[in-house]
Amino acid sequence: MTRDAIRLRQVVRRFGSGDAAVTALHDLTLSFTAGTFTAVMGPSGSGKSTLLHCAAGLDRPTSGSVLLGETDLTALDETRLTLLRRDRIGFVFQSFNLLPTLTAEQNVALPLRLAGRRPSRGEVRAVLSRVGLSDRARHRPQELSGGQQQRVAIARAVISRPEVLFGDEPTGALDSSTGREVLRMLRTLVDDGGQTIVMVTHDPVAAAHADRVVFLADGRLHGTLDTPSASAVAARMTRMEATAC
Ligand SMILES: Nc1ncnc2c1ncn2[C@@H]1O[C@H](COP(=O)(O)OP(=O)(O)OP(=O)(O)O)[C@@H](O)[C@H]1O
Repeated sequence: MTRDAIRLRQVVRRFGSGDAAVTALHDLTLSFTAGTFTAVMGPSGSGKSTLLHCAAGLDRPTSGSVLLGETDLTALDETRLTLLRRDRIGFVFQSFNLLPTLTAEQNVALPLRLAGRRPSRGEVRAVLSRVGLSDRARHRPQELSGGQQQRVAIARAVISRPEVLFGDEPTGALDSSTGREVLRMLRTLVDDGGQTIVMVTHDPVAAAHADRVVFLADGRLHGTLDTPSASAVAARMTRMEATAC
């Protein structure tokens, strides 16, 4: 039986007011099944980052609701939303955002320490091992390649066992072969660990690692593609961009 990890219901996100108002998301209703990998694609300005930020509790919709499991994020005050993000959501960005003075294992342990827990070395090493970095635990970010830094950032995002891991172009700063390594690792987190992943990407090859692609255009859902191939995603994007011109 499938279960939804995240549900967006009639989400509207408007920025600004009057003549300068922009509606980034129009009445968007969409859900993400637990234990699956979804890529979000669409032309520039179509609302991908806004969708991700609203779904992850980093931004609030103007109207509509966002449910993480049974919790309505839009009903939470700032304190509860901060705690929910800390305990139930993981986020990785294009820039790895690691603390340069901390080693890989200290960076990975940080979210648990901030939550008042003292993680055991074994716990931290186990997560580093899941991302293939057991032998880099004592290295600082500057001593690691871009792909290794992103894997540390992913280990840091999943150490608290979040219900959903969000990625905003997590391979956007990596060369294609390093990016593919990171994508294969994300795939393994889904296949072996049951992780739910939602990732924004511009890259059809990256999207082909997902179970499903969700296409956005002008802040509206513009179809989905299951078990996508890179060529099918690229063809769909070309059609969407041609329509937008
Ligand atoms: N803080 C903001 N203030 C005003 N307008 C905003 C703000 N954030 C986003 N927008 C607008 O909302 C729309 C959607 O932006 P968003 O960043 O979600 O698109 P995107 O699909 O992620 O774009 P890209 O692929 O270029 O990163 C755009 O028209 C953008 O200019």
